[in-house]
Amino acid sequence: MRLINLDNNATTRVDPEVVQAMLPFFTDQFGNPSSMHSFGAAVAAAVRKARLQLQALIGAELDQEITFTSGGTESDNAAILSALEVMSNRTEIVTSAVEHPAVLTLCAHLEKTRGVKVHRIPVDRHGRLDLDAYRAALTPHVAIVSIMWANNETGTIFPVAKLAGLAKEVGALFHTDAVQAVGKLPMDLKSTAIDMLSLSGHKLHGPKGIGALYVRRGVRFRSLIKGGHQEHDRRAGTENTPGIVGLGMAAELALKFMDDDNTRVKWLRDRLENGILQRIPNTFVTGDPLERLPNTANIAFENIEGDAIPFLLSRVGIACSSGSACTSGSLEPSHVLRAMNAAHAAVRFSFSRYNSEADVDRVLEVLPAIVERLRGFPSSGPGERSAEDLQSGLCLSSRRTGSRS
Ligand SMILES: Cc1ncc(COP(=O)(O)O)c(C=O)c1O
Ligand code: FES
Repeated sequence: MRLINLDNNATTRVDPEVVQAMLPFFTDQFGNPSSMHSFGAAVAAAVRKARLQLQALIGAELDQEITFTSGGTESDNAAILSALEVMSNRTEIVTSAVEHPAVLTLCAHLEKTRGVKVHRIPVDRHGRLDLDAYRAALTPHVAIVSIMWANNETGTIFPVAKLAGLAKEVGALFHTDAVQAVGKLPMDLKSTAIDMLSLSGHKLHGPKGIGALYVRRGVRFRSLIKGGHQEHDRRAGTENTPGIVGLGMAAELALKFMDDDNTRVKWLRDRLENGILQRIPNTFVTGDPLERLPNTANIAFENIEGDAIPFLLSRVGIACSSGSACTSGSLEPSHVLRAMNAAHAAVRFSFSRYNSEADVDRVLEVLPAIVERLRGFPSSGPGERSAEDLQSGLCLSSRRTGSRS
């Protein structure tokens, strides 16, 4: 069975060029970049090159503004915790109701353990931020604003440059979780007021377990991980050199292919969306119709539990998801859909440069029958499932009146 990955917001395939770039750093080039000898120096040069590759991708002013971390989650934690430390006379955080758990769980923890006041700005039914509520939350008590660049479930893009400018007016630091946006959207951080930005390798065809935190020149920063002097004293611990080199190469490729990728990927995404809306009644696209990642389609199917469709599609080799990977599988409703007051569960299809027209056509071939079946109508043709599959799907769909609506 041919496998079709339409779950690229969960993770992406590592580009073969990335793998090739990494391999020598497991074999010959195993030196420690902090060592004085030539072994270490060559590896240190490779780490520097990766920093420059990332600098180019996000439009940072200096390569030293980039610190390598273990991924998006660590970068988010490091940014927020540093801000609370350097702005110790301020005790409030502004964030959105639809952030990744890397931000929301930390905020809830800080609220409980340190008495930090957290403002979670609501969104409308398209997932757009309530700008009035945002402005109202901004006071001189706010240490940091942490608002994502693009949402992982709906693909809705927040106007982060504008939001950062407003945060500056009250002297707050501005951090953005750009894990889903980096490599998909053009960026020029030096022309914005964004102070810190998180990114992650595995969302842009790089390896897992590597990411970076951008910290604008002049912004005070306290390292989350204490120890040695690596990463300009911003992240202790011997560097993950193969991962760093891989992330650098992934960044270079993302920049090189961004325009082409996005044109083609968006065309595929739109073809799938339009195909589903035309073929299957009572479906609609969630997320902002205009300000949306070019690779993400989040589609609500009325009267079907979100988990049922990904479950049945996976049986025919198609991977997609019913929300973020962190919530699906736990049978927890998606906090993003709840924040949007969505009346229905939704299925996320997320593309990458490895997808083709044939992938879209295959989904359009099998999905109508699956949906008909789950809605309890007679079905025929492709998508015929076993009694066991049918039972599971119907069982999942019977939970449709649950807390997602
Ligand atoms: C928006 C967002 N932030 C943070 C993360 C976490 O990144 P990582 O898996 O590198 O820790 C993810 C990944 O799912 C994400 O989508
Ligand atoms: S809802 Fe759990 S098996 Fe159906």
